[in-house]
Amino acid sequence: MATITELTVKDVRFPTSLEAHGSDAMHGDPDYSCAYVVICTDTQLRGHGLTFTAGRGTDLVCNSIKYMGRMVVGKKVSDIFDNFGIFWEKLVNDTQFRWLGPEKGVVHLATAGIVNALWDMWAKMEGKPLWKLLVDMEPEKLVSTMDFRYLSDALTPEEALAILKKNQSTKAEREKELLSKGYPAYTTSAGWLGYSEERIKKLCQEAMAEGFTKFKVKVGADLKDDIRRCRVIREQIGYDKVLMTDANQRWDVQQSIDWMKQLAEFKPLWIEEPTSPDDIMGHAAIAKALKPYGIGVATGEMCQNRVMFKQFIVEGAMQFCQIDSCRLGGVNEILVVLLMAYKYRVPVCPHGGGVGLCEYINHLCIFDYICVSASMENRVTEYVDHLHEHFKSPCVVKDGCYTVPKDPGYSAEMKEESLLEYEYPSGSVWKKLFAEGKFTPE
Ligand SMILES: C[C@H](O)[C@@H](O)CC(=O)C(=O)O
Ligand SMILES: [Mg+2]
Repeated sequence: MATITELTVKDVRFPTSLEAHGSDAMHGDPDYSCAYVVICTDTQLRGHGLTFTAGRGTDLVCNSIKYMGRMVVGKKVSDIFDNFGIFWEKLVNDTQFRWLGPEKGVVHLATAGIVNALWDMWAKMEGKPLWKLLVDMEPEKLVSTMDFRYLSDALTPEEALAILKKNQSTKAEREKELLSKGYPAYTTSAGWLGYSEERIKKLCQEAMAEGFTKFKVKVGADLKDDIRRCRVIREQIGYDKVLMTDANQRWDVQQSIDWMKQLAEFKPLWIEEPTSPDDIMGHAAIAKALKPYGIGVATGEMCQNRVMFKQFIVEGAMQFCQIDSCRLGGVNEILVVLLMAYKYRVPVCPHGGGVGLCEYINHLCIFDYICVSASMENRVTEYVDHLHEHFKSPCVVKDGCYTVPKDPGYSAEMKEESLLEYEYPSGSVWKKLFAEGKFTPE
């Protein structure tokens, strides 16, 4: 059986800020980036994974990954996958390194990069796409990959097992359904904050022609401008389509409520991240105040770990649970959040705004539908139309739905030429941008 011989990490950045792709009220100039992890073994088997960042600071995550890599190198692959839950707990609990978190911030982003690469390796080892590896796994084995520490007041392993078992006998039907229809997606690509009116109109038209019926718009910087941009989008898409709004943590609690009352005429389904991602009480208050307007609260892309999700979910502070495949510590932690969300009847609508996130969440929403929720009610997965060309097995959206990935693995393996071009700061694209004076090396 294979032994892990090496873990490498690269700082890979894309200059998306040049065109305001990904811009919002708090992140005006994101350069979609990632710490890209490759785990090698003494056989042909490899695992590829990433964790998303917005540009500056990716080097800090890379360093954290290098440090944590020591806990992986030298291990037998079977020892990890036979006891993945125990291994995960050890990875996040190094007696000294955990002081830098625990289970939050840079170190948890690093955990995600490593853990995502390990799941990719496991799926490749079994010759299956990640979603299928999960779907075919015995419920007991799946539960054994999860860490229930700090959760037993909300979800026990026995309850998790019961949810998974309940869906076993019907999962083949849902798998068949997804293979033919795909999983519903919404697009954020028309609504970035830095886009001109003309661009928004054009992108809305293009997205509708591609079959999208659900759209998200960034808000939060300037109320008058938000009213103008919401109006522009509604004029394009009409009121028979769904609109979501996203403030990326810009407001205080009362400000969120007042602002959203002004945008209520545009009938948004949700306001996403109205305030600090750590403010559970604040989100609950906003949710309560906006309920009469038919506006729910969505959050999760910066929800640090399963313990924070527990509180948001149980306290009614999120009506839409936006798991993030790289903010949580990889698939192990995501699985337990999917189960908690199901138990408390909070629909999961994964976050996709970033490089590689759409590739990842496609697998996760498929698993959620087949094995956990068994329902698509109020569920929709984010899609952003950027940077998919850099992946060997990119996600594909058709008629407004994610199609089901077929290639073995977790879909985040990048093309060699992309790495040569975009590794920061040595890649050929970056050298050119520095020479042209468009960016200054850090
Ligand atoms: C900086 C990112 O683009 C962020 O705006 C993404 C996001 O909030 C979303 O996709 O939702
Ligand atoms: Mg968001």
